[in-house]
Order: sequence, then C-alpha cells, then structure tokens
Amino acid sequence: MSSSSSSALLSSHLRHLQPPPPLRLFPAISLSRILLPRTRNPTRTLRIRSSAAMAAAAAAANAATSVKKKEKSSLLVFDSEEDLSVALAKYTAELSGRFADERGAFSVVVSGGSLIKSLRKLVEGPYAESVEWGKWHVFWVDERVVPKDHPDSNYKLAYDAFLSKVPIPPGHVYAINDSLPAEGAADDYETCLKQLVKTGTVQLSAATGFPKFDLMLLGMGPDGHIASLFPGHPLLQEKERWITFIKDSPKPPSDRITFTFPVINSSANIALVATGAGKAGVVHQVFGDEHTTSELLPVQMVALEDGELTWFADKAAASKVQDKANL
Ligand SMILES: O=C(O)[C@H](O)[C@@H](O)[C@H](O)[C@H](O)COP(=O)(O)O
Repeated sequence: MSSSSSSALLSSHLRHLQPPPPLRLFPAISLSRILLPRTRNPTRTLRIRSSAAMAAAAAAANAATSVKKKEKSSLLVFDSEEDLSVALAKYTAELSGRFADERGAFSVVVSGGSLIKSLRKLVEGPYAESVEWGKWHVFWVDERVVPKDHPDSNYKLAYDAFLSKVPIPPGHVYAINDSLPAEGAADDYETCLKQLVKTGTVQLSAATGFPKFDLMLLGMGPDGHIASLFPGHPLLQEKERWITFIKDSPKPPSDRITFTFPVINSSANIALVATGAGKAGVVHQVFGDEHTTSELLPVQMVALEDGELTWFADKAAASKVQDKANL
C-alpha cells in the first residue's frame, strides 16, 4: 500500500506540533467491583470491574488468559464516558509498554466513529510523554473509500483528533491508497499487510495463519456492526481474505474496505468501546440473560482464538445490563 502521500501530509503537520502539555494527574474514578458469572453462554463471563482494578487490567487479563484462553470476555462499565476514556488510555498505554518491551513494536488497529473521541486522554499527559510512540504502527479496521482529506475519511478523523498530536513516525501510519476503487484498495491494503507480516512488524497467528495485531480499538454500531461488517451481510462469512471491500454499506458512505473476521479474531487484544444509550440494546443482547434464537450480530461473532476481549462501556450503554443486575 502506498502510505507516501499520508506520510508527506503527516510530516508537514508534525513540523507544526506544539510542545507537549505539562504533566497532569487524572482524578481517581470511583466504581464498584462486581463479578457476575453468566450461565446463558458458558463461553462468556460478565465482569463489571472497578476503575481501581483498571490499573492492572491488562496484566490481570493476561493472567486469566492462561487459564481460559477462549472463554473470556470482560465488560468494564464506567460511570461516564469521561471515566471510560481515562481507563481506555491507561489500558492502551499499558499494552503499548508491554509490546514495545517484548517485541520492539506495537501494532494498533483503530475503527472510525466515536471511538476516536474516546481515545482523547491518550494524547494528553502523562501518556503523551511516556508512551513510546516511535514503536507504534497504526492501521484501520475499516476505511471509507474517499480521499484522505474528505470529512468521511476515518484517516482524517484519527489524524485530526489523535495522530497529529503524538510523534508516531509517518511511515508507521498505514492509510489506504485513496486513489484506488474499493476492490483495488482492499487488495493493496492486504498486500501491504503481507509485507509487514514478512518483516515481523505485524505478527502472524500460529493458531490461525492470519495476522495477529497487538491491539484493536473498535467501536460498535447501534445495529451491532463492527468494522464494516454489517448484520446479515455475506461478508460476515468471509474465511480466506484478510481485507475485503463492500459497496453496499448500509451506513454511508457505501464504498469501504474492511478487515475480515478471521483477522479480527486472531488479535492479541481487542477493546470494544460502546458509549451512549443507543448501544444499550446490543450490549444487553450480548451480555443479558435472555436466550435468543436470532442470528448472531457481527459484534457477537468476535471470538478471539488466543487473545483478550475487553468491552469498555459507559453507564448509558450498559444500562439494560445493569438494570438486570440490580446495580
Ligand atoms: O467507519 C466506520 O463507520 C466505523 O469504523 C464503524 O465501524 C464504527 O466504529 C461504528 O459504526 C461505531 O460508530 P459510532 O461509535 O460513531 O457509533
């Protein structure tokens, strides 16, 4: 994939970066800690954990991984989106430190949507200074096939709110080739990924043979879609391709490229972020008690082969689950 145009754009912007803001501490978040095993789906455990526990969330999750690698899905509920964003920054920074130490690189995949706003604390102190940004490699789980300076571009969204504020090397930012139509852009992105797997920048899952990203930071639509994988769409069944394309996206714009489920499910870590009451129905469908015979939503098809799935929800998004649990 060509990242030269994005690299040039980034270089010019990075030259104008302001000095990092002074270090400041975030107030502690107060939440209750509750463990709620669910029997409806024995492969899932609902854990509503305190923000105090968030300090060691990644480490605790790893410890659990060694016990039940395929059977974990944690739901962290926060009093507010503000608290969620603080915890998400801490979680991401901890994983960044771990992978940077262990393998000298951190491969991070982001979605578009409100997720990007929820990453805002990561580009503030203390993380703006302490994270090893030089080791980050940034990818998009899906992208709209529009020019990079188009208001619909996920690259632009992330660049404006996040990437322009931290010193990630421009050559480590893998935007799509926006001069190609959807099919070509998907092929191009897949070719680029294959190259990065060869060089070891992105790891390969021994279990699946698909790329294994260190962290995917994903939003979810109110219909339960993730990436550009929408309910009922044939792309949900893709088993071979790493990257594919869609030309009939129900969420505009219509033309997009997207990671496929085999890649998503090969991740080492996924943070699924759901904020606002519009997501409450889906969160309830995933974590509630009711048996349902209906087809799985895309977000319910996230089942990591050998990794850790952590849901970050604010109270509004978890409201229907919380009602059930008498929280
Ligand atoms: O390009 C996109 O459209 C996104 O990648 C998409 O998958 C998004 O993450 C969800 O639609 C959630 O978006 P919201 O958080 O804004 O609802």
